[in-house]
Amino acid sequence: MKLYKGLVAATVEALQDIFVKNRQADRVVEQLLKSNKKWGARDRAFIAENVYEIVRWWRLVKYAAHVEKATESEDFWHLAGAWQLIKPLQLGGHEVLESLPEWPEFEGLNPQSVRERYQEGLKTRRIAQSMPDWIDQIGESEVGEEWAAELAALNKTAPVVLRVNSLKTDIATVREQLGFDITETVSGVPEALLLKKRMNISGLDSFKNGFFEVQDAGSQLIGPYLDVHAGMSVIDACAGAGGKSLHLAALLGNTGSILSMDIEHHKLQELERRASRNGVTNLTTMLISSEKTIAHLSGTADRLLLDVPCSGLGVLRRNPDSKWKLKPEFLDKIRKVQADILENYSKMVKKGGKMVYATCSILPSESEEQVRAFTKRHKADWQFVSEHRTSPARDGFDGFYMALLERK
Ligand SMILES: C[S@@+](CC[C@H](N)C(=O)[O-])C[C@H]1O[C@@H](n2cnc3c(N)ncnc32)[C@H](O)[C@@H]1O
Repeated sequence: MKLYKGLVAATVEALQDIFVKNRQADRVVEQLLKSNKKWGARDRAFIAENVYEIVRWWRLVKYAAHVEKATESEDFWHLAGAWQLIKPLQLGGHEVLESLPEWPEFEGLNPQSVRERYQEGLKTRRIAQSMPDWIDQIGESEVGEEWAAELAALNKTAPVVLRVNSLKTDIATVREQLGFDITETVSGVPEALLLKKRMNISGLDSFKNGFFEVQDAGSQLIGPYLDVHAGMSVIDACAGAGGKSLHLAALLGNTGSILSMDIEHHKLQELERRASRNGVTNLTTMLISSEKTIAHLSGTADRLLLDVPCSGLGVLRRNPDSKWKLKPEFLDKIRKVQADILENYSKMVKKGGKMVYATCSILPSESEEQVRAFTKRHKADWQFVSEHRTSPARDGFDGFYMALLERK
């Protein structure tokens, strides 16, 4: 395998943006690829894959390269070089590199020592699975026996899953358009199609026409969990850019109403663009600007979705950089926000109505325990109905939690 200096330099630049300038990995890669139109498909794949995999295996790569703290450009070159040496061992399916090109940037990086330290690193779980100590500790204490398997699964590359938009088309038509050989249905998730080959989805006419959205199979179980029926008034109170609002609109067949709310205006703007592409006609958006916004809607919803902000520890496959950016203080803060949202927003549900509380975290303290504490406080007016967890290790989906509650 020949290494091209320009591509390794671009990988180094992206890593510096992510770890020094603290920028989000997906944005960095997207921008880098956009601003270098001359790169071909192979170059793009090299950069995207290498950046994501180095971010995913950051602690292990640092250990192998003997880089304690990456701050200087030289550190990042050494990390990019070390990754090329250990990649075939770590991922398989890549040609083994006996030595690195004789570039001045790789000076002082000894392939033999990198491979030895890599093998050494594999003996300690936190290094081998490339996880900060504090997350590994919390995972072990909260998730217990299953943590080791979940941890390993959270380090796999996530599959691309589509949700076929039933407002516009059906699974068979989309499979015909994309190819039966590269799409696969997903057991238990009726509108999901798994892509067996990576492709530029946003460039496809079928995407531009709103025939499908990208949405993990686990996430696609949350809309149906809310038990919506035609004509209902539904509130999605933490709607973000609307992955689940759009699904709910399709489940309602564009009947009734969906009110999609969030505290971030730009997300709601993106949601509106997506709703229009999806042919959604029963949805309005509302910015939450103060507690009054919620208070005004008291007792108005047949169904309420609370897809609350969380640590994102269930979706590390897709956002590997978040394990390095997440801080214990944030986890404490976000648990408080979750409890407040549950407490205050639940008032929007009518008597006899239902609510789903959902997270993309595999930690019970953000999920099951929040729901237990809420139902304990509200025995008189809320009934716990059921809960469900998706597991990266067990079913290959992202790690979501969903609980259904009914207002008495
Ligand atoms: C897990 S994300 C939602 C993802 C979205 N439902 C989807 O399916 O694409 C959580 C959202 O909650 C929003 N949020 C954070 N604090 C909030 C609050 N106090 N009230 C409402 N939304 C909030 C965030 O801006 C974020 O968009």
